Amino acid sequence: MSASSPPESALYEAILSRRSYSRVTDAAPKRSELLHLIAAAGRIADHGSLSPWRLIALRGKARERLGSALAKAARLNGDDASSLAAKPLRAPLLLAVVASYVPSEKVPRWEQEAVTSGVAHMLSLLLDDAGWGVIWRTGPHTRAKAVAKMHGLGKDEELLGWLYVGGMPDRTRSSHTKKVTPSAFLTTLR
Ligand SMILES: Cc1cc2nc3c(=O)[nH]c(=O)nc-3n(C[C@H](O)[C@H](O)[C@H](O)COP(=O)(O)O)c2cc1C
Repeated sequence: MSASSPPESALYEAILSRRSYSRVTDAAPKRSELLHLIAAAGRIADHGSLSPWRLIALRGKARERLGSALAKAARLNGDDASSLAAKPLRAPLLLAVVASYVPSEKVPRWEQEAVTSGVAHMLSLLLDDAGWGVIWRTGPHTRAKAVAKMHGLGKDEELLGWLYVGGMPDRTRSSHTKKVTPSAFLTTLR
């Protein structure tokens, strides 16, 4: 590849074909596979090398406890509460994405949040490339007290949502991927 020819690397193709999967199957990556992928995702550019992030895996009953915390945060009862509480059960594995801010005069919190977000995007891509279905989900209660408490977050920690991870459903991945018109996103200051 030269500067003038179109890039065709495996990385370029993996990024171009990635997509979110709102429905996934019950299969999920094991801890050992997650650690392997996190070792790569954690290589994100990180101002000051603060590593201001961590991930929390929620499987099985932990997803139910998250559902209860969401319903509590929303102050819902009855069927509405049950329906919200069931949302974390849509995937066998949730990875809570946590910005774990490090005191720094040089690197403000927004930069540390950008690093955490970068890790989540990188990990999503790596999981997709490894054949797992992933979607990053948030919602109005992502930063509610009950939800932070359920995850055991510290006072300098904030959730950026969850990567819902499961088996990739059996269908052509190309059917969904959105096209990007690059020229619409690049201007030049003169
Ligand atoms: C920070 C963030 C939060 C998101 N929250 C949600 C969400 O709450 N619900 C949802 O369905 N998708 C959520 N998404 C996924 C986007 O909807 C999805 O990436 C978008 O529709 C584009 O689809 P694609 O990833 O397949 O290209 C989120 C993505 C990001 C990056």
